[in-house]
Amino acid sequence: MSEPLSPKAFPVSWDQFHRDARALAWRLSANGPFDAMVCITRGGLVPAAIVSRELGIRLIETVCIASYHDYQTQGGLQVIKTIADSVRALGDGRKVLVVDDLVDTGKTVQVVRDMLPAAHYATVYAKPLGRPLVDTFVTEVSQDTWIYFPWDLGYSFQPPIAKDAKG
Ligand SMILES: O=P(O)(O)OC[C@H]1O[C@H](OP(=O)(O)OP(=O)(O)O)[C@H](O)[C@@H]1O
Ligand code: HPA
Ligand SMILES: [Mg+2]
Repeated sequence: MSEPLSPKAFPVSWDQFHRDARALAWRLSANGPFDAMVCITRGGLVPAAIVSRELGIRLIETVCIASYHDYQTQGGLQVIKTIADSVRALGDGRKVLVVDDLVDTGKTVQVVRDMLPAAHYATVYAKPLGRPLVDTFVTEVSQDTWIYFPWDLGYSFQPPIAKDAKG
């Protein structure tokens, strides 16, 4: 992996992600019930599995969006698959829960908000720029932090924080 561009790293383990996604479900339990969930792939797939299990949501749709084509660099936002008519038929999105792993600049969530303006938007993590675009989240990190998700990580040697310390 190349040198990180963001000065701060926020690595998340599977255990921590499961706990944080459950915490999101607890918060959302006060806002439901929801008739359907829309998951923003790919990052939203994992929290969608956990939240839908906790809240008993069985109708799950995807909206497939890619915007970070290069590591830590946002490119043109591509909507690869839009929301199915069966979910759009539920109206403007009232009683629909939209889930993603995180909101950063907010551009991804904004595209989905334009499709379903009245839905409830939830992410596990949020950065300050994108935070106003989501209704519920669990943990906020600073804008210059990069979140490393467990599905993107492997075990490797970590150099000590102090530059002159020996590993
Ligand atoms: O708030 P934004 O600045 O728009 O960024 C947030 C989006 O970026 C990531 O998706 P990415 O485009 O990397 O695709 P992926 O979910 O397939 O990893 C992440 O999963 C969010 O969907
Ligand atoms: O901090 C981040 N981590 C992982 N994916 C992302 N996509 C936008 N921001 C991030
Ligand atoms: Mg994504």
